[in-house]
Amino acid sequence: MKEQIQKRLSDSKAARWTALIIVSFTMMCGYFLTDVMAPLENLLTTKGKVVYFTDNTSMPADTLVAKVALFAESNALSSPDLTVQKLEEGARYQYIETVEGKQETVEKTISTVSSGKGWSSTEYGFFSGAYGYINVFLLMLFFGGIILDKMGVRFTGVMSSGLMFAGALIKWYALQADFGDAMLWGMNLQVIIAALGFSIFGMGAEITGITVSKVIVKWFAGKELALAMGLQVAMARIGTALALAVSLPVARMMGDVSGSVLVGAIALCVGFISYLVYCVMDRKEDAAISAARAEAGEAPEEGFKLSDLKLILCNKGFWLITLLCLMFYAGVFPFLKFATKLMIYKYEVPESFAGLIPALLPFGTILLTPVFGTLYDRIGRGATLMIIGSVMLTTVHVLFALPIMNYWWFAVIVMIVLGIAFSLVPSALWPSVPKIIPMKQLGSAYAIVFYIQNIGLAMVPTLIGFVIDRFSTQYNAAGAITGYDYTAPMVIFAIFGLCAIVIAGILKQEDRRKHYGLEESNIKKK
Ligand SMILES: N[C@@H](Cc1c[nH]cn1)C(=O)NCC(=O)O
Repeated sequence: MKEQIQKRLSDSKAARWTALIIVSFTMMCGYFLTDVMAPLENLLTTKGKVVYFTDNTSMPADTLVAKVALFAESNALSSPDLTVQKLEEGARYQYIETVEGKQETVEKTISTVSSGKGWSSTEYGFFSGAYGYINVFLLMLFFGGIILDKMGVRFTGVMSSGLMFAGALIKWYALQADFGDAMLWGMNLQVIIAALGFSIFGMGAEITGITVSKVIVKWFAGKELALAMGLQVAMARIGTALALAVSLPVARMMGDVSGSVLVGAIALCVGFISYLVYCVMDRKEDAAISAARAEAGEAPEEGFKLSDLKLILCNKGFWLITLLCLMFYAGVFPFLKFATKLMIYKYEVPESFAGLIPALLPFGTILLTPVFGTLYDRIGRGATLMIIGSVMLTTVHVLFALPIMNYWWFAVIVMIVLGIAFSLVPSALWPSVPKIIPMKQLGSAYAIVFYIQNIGLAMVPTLIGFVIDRFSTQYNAAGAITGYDYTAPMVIFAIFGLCAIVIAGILKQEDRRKHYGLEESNIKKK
């Protein structure tokens, strides 16, 4: 065989790993913004200002004012430090609190004060699901896949990372502006505009996601494909983990939830620039591919045709992977949007720390996803890994649903198990798609998988927000919210897990019949 003189850039280890890091960074910034609002659910759904104390407890300012007034009245206090309602850093307040059945006078010092937005849980759910609305209802993800296969990764990536940035700016504008009591479609105008921004961002994020998957297959096919995909997912998870861990501290520091979104928008601007840098590498890689083809006398690769869609849509293995993706991710990403408040009300974790427990989930996956990716590269067993991950997901949601073990350390253990499941399934699922669908249809194939997945990402938060408002919220006689019972929403999440187990089982059977190679290793022996 004639030796190829013109080497591809992707043949250089350094070059292909550099390309991976650059595109993964853009994606990481996208993941940061995707989940930046999750730890702020309690703040968003509280009316008026929220006061955070130096002992890491917090309460709505109105409640504090009422408690302090009552205390001052019953003790005939006049000390301004303790009674004047100046809500600012360093102010000290005394009031009566019931501690273990006994009434005690407590003294608290304010650490920070942030503005709540007074959204209902339904509004918060609607807003969280907005990520998928344009993708699903305007079929934009579907068209995004076709644009990707027709126009290539450079055009599509620049367009989509630009859309992420634009969407983030709209979301930030909506959150920092005051719309008063203006309403639209029965919801606060602020919620609608923030949701519009989040939808545009979501369209950009998903198209960037399929573009980055195609970039990785382009540079790593026949090499360390699952490891590369695992590392990309790991970097993305750093974005999610950072969002869950730092969002509330940033919002507290800046006095408003919009501060965290602004930080995300700035990161996305840097992510956009980094994708432009990747485009330079991609151009060189394409030039080397064309030169190598010309040298070997091969015709240029045939472009994508619309008729190729039929081949994808008629493939049973493809549909099983797609449905598994829908069910598994419906049990994870939407859950993350509500997990912080679950920690506050079911496990009684102070709000200041509550975001840290869900943040354990992506943190664990940062290490584990590449580990399981390497495992899949070397020993295979992709379908089995997906079954195990789905069983773990279901077990976790059942444990969260049960009214037992309401201790913070138990929530931590369960969250770590969820982290393992959240590493197992993605590290096997995404590299399995190229085993079923050829490269030239891959952009469209990933787009269809993401499209169906987005139906879950759009509808499930909306459904859960409604269920929380309707079935989980507990009120006192005066109509004020006293707590939440998370049984119903967690049972819904567990049902998604059950469906994932069944689908993963059928996929394994289908693989045995059709020999997709899901149980085989990815690295080709030379
Ligand atoms: N299509 C994305 C969805 C998503 C959610 N948040 C950010 N992106 C996806 O599934 N990516 C793969 C993954 O495992 O994160």
